[in-house]
Amino acid sequence: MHHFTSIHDAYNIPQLVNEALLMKRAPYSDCFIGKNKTIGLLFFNSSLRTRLSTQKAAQNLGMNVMVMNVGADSWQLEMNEGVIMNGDKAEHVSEAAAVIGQYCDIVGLRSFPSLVNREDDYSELVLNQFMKYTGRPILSLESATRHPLQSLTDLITIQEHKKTARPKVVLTWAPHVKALPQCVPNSFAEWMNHSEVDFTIAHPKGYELAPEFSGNANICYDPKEAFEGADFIYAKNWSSYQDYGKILNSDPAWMVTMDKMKLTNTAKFMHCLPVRRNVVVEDAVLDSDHSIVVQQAGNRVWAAQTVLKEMLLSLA
Ligand SMILES: CCC[C@H](NC(C)=O)C(=O)O
Ligand SMILES: NC(=O)OP(=O)(O)O
Repeated sequence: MHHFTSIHDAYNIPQLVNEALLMKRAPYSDCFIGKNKTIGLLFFNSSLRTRLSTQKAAQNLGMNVMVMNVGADSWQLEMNEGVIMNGDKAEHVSEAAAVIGQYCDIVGLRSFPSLVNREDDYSELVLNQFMKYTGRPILSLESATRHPLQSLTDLITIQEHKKTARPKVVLTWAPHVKALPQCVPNSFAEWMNHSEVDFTIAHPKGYELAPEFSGNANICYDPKEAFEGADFIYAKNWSSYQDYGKILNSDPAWMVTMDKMKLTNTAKFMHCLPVRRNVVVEDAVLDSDHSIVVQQAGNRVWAAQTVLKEMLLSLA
């Protein structure tokens, strides 16, 4: 495995999930594989789970770890080619990324979408510029359209908690006070569509994901109907793809409540975090036995450690 930026870099998903569960039981069994190797974790945006779990995973493998908040700790970077740099950007990505590639064996990158220019975002401009100029394997820490480490984590967690061979999994849109990326739902849908689950995406009209991500998932436009008989409820807000980056709906009927959870098959509640309590989901659900969001976040370490081990093994 060279890069890890999407499901397409995962050669065998069930094997990856099983390796992660084995890694969870023996976290230090590969503690020398990363010796004298350095990973640089670059954050254009905030992070708690990705920042801490990826550092822990790399350290469990014996790697050296460097972390930088790009633009805050470093210079503002120009991503576009052929630009006269007489504005507020002090450095071009071509030099910055090439220099980072001199210091690191693997580069982790978090760069959220602009939610303004859909073409730039969905062409993964920033991710591709770093791939081009670092000359190193890139580990996505959430890009403009996907969050693959989160989705591998989510699949590991479903595998751990499922009670049937083919559980009913529901990705349900929920309201939010800000316009959020489509990355997590895009990626979750992509991984669910490649897994042994009965998958439904529930959202208001106008929030359809790009077809290449929603695939052949069942689509439901009702805020309650999809909860019937569900085994896993995965809540997430996202802004409109069609009316790009816009908030079209803030109806509290889409918030996850205990009344809705009672319609399920004693479903487990999942969310990638951070979550806005009593906006996305009511306290009663998060504070109940339905919720596995903390265990889910704990699995971020094993997902990252499994992927990093594969990337280290692929280094020339
Ligand atoms: C892991 C989630 C990161 C981000 N969340 C926020 C609040 O920006 C998102 O919705 O993509
Ligand atoms: N789920 C997730 O990626 O969390 P952070 O944004 O805190 O890293």
